[in-house]
Amino acid sequence: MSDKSSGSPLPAPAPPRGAGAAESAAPPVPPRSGGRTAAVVPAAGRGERLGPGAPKALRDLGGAPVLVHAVRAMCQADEVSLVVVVAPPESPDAVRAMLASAPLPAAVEIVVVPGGANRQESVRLGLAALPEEVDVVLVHDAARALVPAATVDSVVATVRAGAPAVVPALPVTDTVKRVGRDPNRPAGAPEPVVDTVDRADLRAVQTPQGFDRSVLAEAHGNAAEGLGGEGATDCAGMVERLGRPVVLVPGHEEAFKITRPLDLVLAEAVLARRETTAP
Ligand SMILES: Nc1ccn([C@@H]2O[C@H](COP(=O)(O)OP(=O)(O)OP(=O)(O)O)[C@@H](O)[C@H]2O)c(=O)n1
Ligand SMILES: C[C@](O)(CO)[C@H](O)COP(=O)(O)O
Repeated sequence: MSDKSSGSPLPAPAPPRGAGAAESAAPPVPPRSGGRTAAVVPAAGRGERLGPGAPKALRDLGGAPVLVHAVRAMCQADEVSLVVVVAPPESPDAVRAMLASAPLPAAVEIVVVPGGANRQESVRLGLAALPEEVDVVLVHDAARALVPAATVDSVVATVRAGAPAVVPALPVTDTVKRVGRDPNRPAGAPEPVVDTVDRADLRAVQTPQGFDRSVLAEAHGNAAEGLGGEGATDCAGMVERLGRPVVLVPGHEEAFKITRPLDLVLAEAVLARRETTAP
């Protein structure tokens, strides 16, 4: 596979949020070492926005299910030795059988557990399946099936260097407007613009998001008990609610989320490009 070299160059690293004089005076964070790195892959979504059919993770992408591509991307990362796949609740056995017959590296352990009603619950169920020796956890959407291994490696390296929560991200390229939420606006009526957000301050975040295991467990524990982070759309958002720092590393354009039908077309094109550029 050519994943580690495919795609366009990475943009300049995004600075850690909140970095400044006060933070630079803080004591250096000790690196983590010695434990095992695992990836939790939430794959239990229906894929409603993709349209009718099988659950999104089980749809075909270039001759293999979307999920197989995502698991392969995790397996190709240097440090990942365990992948916990969170399958659609009705089909863990079918997913287990599918992955057992897929051409994936035998050196990486793969465990399948049934998922929950939303992404957050599915991730929590995946975390519950991790063995004790895991100290660094990646959470990676099955729907971001084509993330290059180099992006995964850079997230892991930044967690191992001491960051409690690491997120790959890209600058926002569209101009972004904020709209008002007027409950009396008739359905279909044009939306009034409130203001234009300064996109220089915005980043579009991807996965895998990488975490010190204890920090992620605390964040999910809090959310499960209704103590904060319940509505967060990513795990890093839950860690932010704990008041712990979250830092960004460069994401990759091929780590886009397969969400709508056009995204599948793009994913097929990315695979085709990889085949033509593979050494
Ligand atoms: N109950 C859920 C819902 C989502 N996911 C996973 O979370 C990731 C990101 O979700 P998204 O791309 O929004 O997927 P869906 O929820 O399947 O999409 P849709 O909203 O279109 O149904 C996906 O890998 C999806 O399988 C999950 O594991 N469990
Ligand atoms: C986690 C995520 O991939 C970050 O961009 C994204 O939030 C998950 O998708 P969803 O549509 O918000 O469930």
